[in-house]
Amino acid sequence: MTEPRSNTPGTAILLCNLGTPDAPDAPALRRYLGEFLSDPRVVELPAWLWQPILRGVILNVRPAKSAAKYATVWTPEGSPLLVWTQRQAALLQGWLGERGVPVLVRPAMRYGQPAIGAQLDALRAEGVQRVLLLPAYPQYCGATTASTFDAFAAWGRAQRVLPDSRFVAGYHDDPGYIHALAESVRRHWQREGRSPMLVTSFHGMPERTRTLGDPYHDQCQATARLLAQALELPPEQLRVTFQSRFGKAKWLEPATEPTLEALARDGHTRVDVICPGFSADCLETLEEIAQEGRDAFLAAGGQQFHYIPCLNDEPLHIAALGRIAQDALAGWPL
Ligand SMILES: C=CC1=C(C)c2cc3[nH]c(cc4nc(cc5[nH]c(cc1n2)c(C)c5CCC(=O)O)C(CCC(=O)O)=C4C)c(C)c3C=C
Ligand SMILES: [Fe+2]
Ligand SMILES: [Fe+2]
Repeated sequence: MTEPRSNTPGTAILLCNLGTPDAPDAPALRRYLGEFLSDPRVVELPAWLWQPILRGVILNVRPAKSAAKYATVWTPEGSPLLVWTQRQAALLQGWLGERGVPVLVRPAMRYGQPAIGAQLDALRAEGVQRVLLLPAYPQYCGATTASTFDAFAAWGRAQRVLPDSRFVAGYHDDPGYIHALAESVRRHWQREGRSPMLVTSFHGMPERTRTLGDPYHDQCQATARLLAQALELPPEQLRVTFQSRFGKAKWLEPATEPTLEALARDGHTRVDVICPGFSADCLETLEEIAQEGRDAFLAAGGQQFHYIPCLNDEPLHIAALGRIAQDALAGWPL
């Protein structure tokens, strides 16, 4: 790679998340879902079988429906997932800079903009020689974590000279991450009183991927267990559930919404819900949990539904990511 420009750090962190449409409308959703759902890490079906279903059915029906959902969470600055990721990147760069670690931190999205490849091109043009890829997925999953690596490798295929590179494959049991989650629950309880039921809702995955060896399910369970320990929660006050089912295959269970309804029917008047697998609030948390989940719980007879926001720009979250990055950068000239 080219020599770093004077005053420009030679090391960069790419803080990656899933990606989001450019606008809450059907054409933008069609582009985004077309890219996302064509990733063989996400839908593990042969292209000859899946592409006709995707192009012929899903991309005709889903974009308008999803766009209407996105419209309910869109902010004046844009999609929450992108806005939070941009903010996290800026704060992480500041946190590391204050500790004498001069690195550039840039946000990047696996699907849509700012694309991983485009951000790597920009960093290379700035003279960056070393890149740490930090996917903001605490639990390793082939569909998310490995797919982020695929995007890096695809960019790399077009480069003659690759940067020194490292990759964080997850941090589901990182003490700083667990502490940040536990503190966010404690702060919520200080404001609202302690809840007799905490539901930890993680994004779902096809059950088959677990059988095939993906550690995602077990890492979600481990995160929830560590969080419960940190909060001194007895097992009967915690549920681990999986949300956002997609397609006809069997997904990880128990599913979030039916669990919320069952809790209400069983006489639980209050639930608090947290989504520890999402590092930033997004459609899946703000619409599916905080709106649809709430409606389902109240319609089934529940009385109080509390959504505990993602860690977003919480200082303890930035500190946890900062320490994870520092560990991963160890030994590189800074
Ligand atoms: C946090 C981890 C995630 C895993 C694991 C994951 C797997 C996964 N997702 C789909 C299908 C969809 N997911 C959608 C949105 C979405 N998913 C994640 C995270 C994980 N997905 C996030 C952060 C988001 C929100 C993005 C945003 O813009 O806010 C969507 C799009 C929305 C919709 O149309 O419903 C789909 C579709 C599959 C199939 C899958 C694993 C196989
Ligand atoms: Fe998803
Ligand atoms: Fe969803």
